[in-house]
Amino acid sequence: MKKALLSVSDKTGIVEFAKELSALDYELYSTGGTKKTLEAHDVAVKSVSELTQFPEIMDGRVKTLHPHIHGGILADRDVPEHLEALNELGIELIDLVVVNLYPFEQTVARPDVTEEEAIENIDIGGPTMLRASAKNFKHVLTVVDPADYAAVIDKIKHDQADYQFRKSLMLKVFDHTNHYDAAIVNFFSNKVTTLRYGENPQQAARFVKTSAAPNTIAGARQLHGKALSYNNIKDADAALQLVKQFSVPAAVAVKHMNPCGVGTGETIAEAFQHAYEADDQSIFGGIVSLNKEVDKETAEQLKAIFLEVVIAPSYSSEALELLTQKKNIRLLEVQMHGDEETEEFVSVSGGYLVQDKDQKVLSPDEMTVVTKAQPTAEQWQAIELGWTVVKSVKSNAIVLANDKHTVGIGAGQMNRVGSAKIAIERAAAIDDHVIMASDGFFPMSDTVETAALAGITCIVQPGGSIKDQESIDMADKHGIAMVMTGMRHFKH
Ligand SMILES: NC(=O)c1ncn([C@@H]2O[C@H](COP(=O)(O)O)[C@@H](O)[C@H]2O)c1NC=O
Repeated sequence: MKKALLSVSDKTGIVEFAKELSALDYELYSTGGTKKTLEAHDVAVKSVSELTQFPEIMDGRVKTLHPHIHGGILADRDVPEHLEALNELGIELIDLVVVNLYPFEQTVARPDVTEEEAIENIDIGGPTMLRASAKNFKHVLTVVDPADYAAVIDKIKHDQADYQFRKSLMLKVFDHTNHYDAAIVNFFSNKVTTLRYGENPQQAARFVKTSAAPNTIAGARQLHGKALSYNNIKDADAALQLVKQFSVPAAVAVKHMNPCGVGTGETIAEAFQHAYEADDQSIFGGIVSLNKEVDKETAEQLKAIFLEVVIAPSYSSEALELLTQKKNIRLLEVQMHGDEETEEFVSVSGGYLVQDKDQKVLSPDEMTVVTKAQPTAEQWQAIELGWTVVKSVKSNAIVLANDKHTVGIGAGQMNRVGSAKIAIERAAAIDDHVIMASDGFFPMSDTVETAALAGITCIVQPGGSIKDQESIDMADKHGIAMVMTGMRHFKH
């Protein structure tokens, strides 16, 4: 009589499957829980202890780890010495192995999981049987997936459990144990964090970390607040990347992956005040990054508004005391210096794209004035600020800025003049201190004209359009100073 060993954590479909196997004249053996389930449904089944002559010990840590099980699975039926060895030792052949594993992944997906629970859910006996029977797939059928029960019965019934079918079951096993082991590595190395959900609640999500560097979001130290959400992580990274570009004290507020206010100052408190004034409406519920230690004064300002996340290299003890009074704010400590990853990835169907990060920072002496009017000294400072920010805004990007902060930001429009109109509309006031920065060239002169009508007197843009001259003429007509950088900063 053929023997089948059934040891499953997921008991779905096991009773029906076992009944079919019995009907096909298989003698069934099971571990404790599986045996109980089968007996509760009147399936005749024996304990694996009858094969091992050994009880299950240590809360199930050892139940099938025994030569009487593994000899019976691993014997190569084509090698007479193998069969002789079994015969001498009284080991019987096992022809079919049905195993699915302790639910490690489901266990560690629980936010309150303890390390002990995770450890107890590392299955040892199950993968050992799976690997043994899959290795001997020419002689032993291995079923790891309850979804295959019906097909296995069908194949056995019709005598069609041939080499190809057995091999397909074998591949499924090694794929499964491979995935299972990877989940263990990921959990214990903290490389993968399961998130509550993705961009929206209906999307499952996880954070796969490739670095633990303290100058990255993955390596950030969370000092306070709830776990970061998927959107928090993305926005926090956008805010971090931009604030790192400044050497002077700077503050960046981000909403939905775009900066909504960026400010610089003599102190970090002044920088934040400027970022806040840049757009005191959009910052609500935003993510704020600061490139210097948060002091008490800054903390008081931060505390006064609702923010999801604050990112800074450090916090004074008074600042921490103030900010931790807010239950819903998340505080991250991230270093602003150190090596940067030089490449970035984005997935597309069927693959992913890799590119160098857009890290080149241009200084004013690398830019060319192409108009009769020249930028003032103050406008040059505004150009530096605006040009730094525009790199971090989704294309088509238009940034209005003075030497202290952004004034209006137009992001992600499908035509450039549309972004310019939004930036202008968001600006509280436009005076001679305000410059316009554009991440791409002007395909025609309409954006320059829109800028002129809004009172803008200085523009910085890459140049490179075949119609550059029309834009320059339009700038000259309105007395606008135009600077070309020769470098564009699209961000899709
Ligand atoms: N330790 C062992 O010898 C062992 N043998 C089988 N298992 C696992 O025990 C589970 C089934 O247990 P039960 O039939 O008691 O519900 C299966 O997920 C199986 O993979 C074991 N458990 C863990 O390693």
